[in-house]
Amino acid sequence: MTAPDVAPYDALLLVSFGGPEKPEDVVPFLENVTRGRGIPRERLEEVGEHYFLFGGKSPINDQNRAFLAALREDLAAAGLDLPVYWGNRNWDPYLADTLAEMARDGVRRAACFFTSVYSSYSGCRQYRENLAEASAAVREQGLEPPVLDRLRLPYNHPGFAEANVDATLAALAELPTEVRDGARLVFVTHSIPTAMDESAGPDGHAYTRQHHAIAEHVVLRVQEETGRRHRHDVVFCSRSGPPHVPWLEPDVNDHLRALQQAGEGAAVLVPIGFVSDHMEVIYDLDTEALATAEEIGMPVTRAATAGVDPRFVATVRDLLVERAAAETGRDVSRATVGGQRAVHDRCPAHCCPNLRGPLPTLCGADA
Ligand SMILES: CC1=C(CCC(=O)O)c2cc3nc(cc4[nH]c(cc5[nH]c(cc1n2)c(C)c5CCC(=O)O)c(CCC(=O)O)c4C)C(CCC(=O)O)=C3C
Ligand SMILES: [Fe+2]
Repeated sequence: MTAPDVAPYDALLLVSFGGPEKPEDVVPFLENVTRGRGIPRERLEEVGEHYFLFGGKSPINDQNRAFLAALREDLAAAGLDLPVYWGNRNWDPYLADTLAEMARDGVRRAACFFTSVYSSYSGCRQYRENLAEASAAVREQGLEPPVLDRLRLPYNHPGFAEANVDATLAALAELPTEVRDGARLVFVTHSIPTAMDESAGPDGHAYTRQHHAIAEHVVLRVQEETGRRHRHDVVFCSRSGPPHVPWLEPDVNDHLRALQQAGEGAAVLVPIGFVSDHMEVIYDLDTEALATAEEIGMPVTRAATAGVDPRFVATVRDLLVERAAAETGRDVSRATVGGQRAVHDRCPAHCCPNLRGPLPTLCGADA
């Protein structure tokens, strides 16, 4: 077997959000996340409680460790001997520390995989700003940070899609047989301010458009497997911010109540907006939304997130090979599903703008 050619890259960097590891971490973590973002104190206290309910530890770091281990195995099995690093926006290991380590190891150019798969300021440009800030900090230490490229966002890559299709089929199978065939597929993602969606991607509304496209694709794939065309919706969880600022709706709990009142018999929650079972999934869905379902007497199951599904892990390798080919003028094949084009490699200027005012970024035309 010949290993795929990934020149000009000499490393991969997993870029993620970070989360607290123990109760003492919760408040400083929340301060990191919300610095300068105008989140009301009550909302912060409430979110702090979600973390304390789970022992002050977010699941996200362990999930990233598991993903890293799976990714290293996947690369090794493909004959690729490429170091994989990990850095976060909001918690240890911080991006600046990781980039300094990469610089000391002699890494010159790295491909970055964000654990956020849709276009929006929070999910894309904000990470690009974090990379710029971390690179500047490395330079201040007298080190030369690697050149960084962001791998395209994989919401419509078949590896991510198929993991979600199988998870949806499994969650349907957990419903009582009498209600299974008529069950509603309720796709859930993180709410964002409507202004953030309006300005997402090069043409606006990329966040909602991408979610609708992948949800419809999953519905069609489920139909291919079961012969049933389930009705579906895209709804939101984890609304934050001050009450007068509009965020995307409906909220998943309100939506379940509305479905019940409309006479729907059952639903599957598909957390399509999340790549692993982080706090939004285990609190907002498994704790809160499933309690709502119980209260209204509706059978509801929750589909698994992509997590370490081998097809999602292999997606990273595929995107790395794809981007390496694009950067060196070789033939590029971009696997996509759902009828939308692959997200651009390099973000155009003003893509997913920072509505608070521009900050330095990497990985785009305005870098
Ligand atoms: C689009 C999006 C994603 C998906 C893309 C991605 O993955 O990046 C995401 C992920 C995550 N968000 C997370 C946690 C939090 N997000 C917050 C606040 C906010 N999120 C926003 C958006 C998003 N967030 C926004 C517009 C805000 C308002 C403040 C601001 O404009 O920045 C707050 C503050 C409290 C609150 O207000 O809820 C917390 C604690 C965690 C960690 C979970 C864990 O620990 O398992 C993860 C993976
Ligand atoms: Fe968030």
